[in-house]
Amino acid sequence: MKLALTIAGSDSGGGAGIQADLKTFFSHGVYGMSVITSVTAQNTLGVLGVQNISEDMVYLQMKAVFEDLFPDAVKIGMVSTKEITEVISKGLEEYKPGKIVLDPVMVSKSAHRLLEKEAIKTLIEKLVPKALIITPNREEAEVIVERKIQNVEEMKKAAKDIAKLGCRTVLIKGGHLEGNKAVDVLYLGEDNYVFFEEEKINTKNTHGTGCTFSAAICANLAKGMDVKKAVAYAKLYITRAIETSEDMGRGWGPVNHFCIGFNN
Ligand SMILES: Nc1ncnc2c1ncn2[C@@H]1O[C@H](COP(=O)(O)OP(=O)(O)OP(=O)(O)O)[C@@H](O)[C@H]1O
Ligand SMILES: Cc1ncc(COP(=O)(O)O)c(N)n1
Repeated sequence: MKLALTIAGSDSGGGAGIQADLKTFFSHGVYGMSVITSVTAQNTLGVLGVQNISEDMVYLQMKAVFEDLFPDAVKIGMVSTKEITEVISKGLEEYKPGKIVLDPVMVSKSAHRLLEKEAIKTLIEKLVPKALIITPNREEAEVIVERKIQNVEEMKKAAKDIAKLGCRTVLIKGGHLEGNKAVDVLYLGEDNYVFFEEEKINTKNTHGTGCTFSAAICANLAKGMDVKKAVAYAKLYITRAIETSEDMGRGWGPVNHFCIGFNN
């Protein structure tokens, strides 16, 4: 069995964060582990509160996992503060996992800030260069490149610029672009781009789509797929998970993790 680790925040409502990641790992037949950075009191309507875990405890969770259950791939989601970002970076430098998926979570779908403004620079300097793949949505990519991104051409340019920050590949998700298509742009280096295009599904059940997508990429990398294949299979998973979602709660509902069946 392959092992995957998520370093992320907890979502009490179960739709995003650690909970979405572990469900995704399970449905891919991969053994899931967690390092919790922050506990959010959250449901489909919004975030009621956030309590960060101490840096020492974040480090100890990493130590506990890496010294006994070394993961085949790691996913990083909500890191919350500059200090937590720094300690994660220190742990990664010490244990050197081979494959890191960085989902630079900044703001929740319900518009609650999940990454302090002061932590953005640290995330860019310390975590981006360690990532095999970074998976920003359009707004996150805009923050990283410090300019607006309005179409696929601009997504391509931004992906190339983000790669220059030191990560090897970049996936900019276009779920939030205007229009009836969801286009994601994967940049694999030099002039090598792959486009993933799907009709936008008309649903409010998109809480945790980014978490689920990056966790599926992580699970596929843990299984030994290359980045292109890992993203292609993860895209099938997230599309199906959105398509087959059931309405739950009164806000942004979760996606369905029973969509494909065990072992993908
Ligand atoms: N309504 C939709 N229909 C089809 N695909 C979608 C839809 N919304 C998002 N996606 C796809 O889901 C994946 C996650 O994209 P999204 O842009 O929602 O990420 P995100 O904003 O990081 O998510 P989150 O807000 O959960 O962190 C992408 O492949 C995107 O194209
Ligand atoms: C703990 C945690 N991590 C990530 C997200 C982003 O997900 P979304 O943008 O769908 O709200 C979240 N809401 N909560």
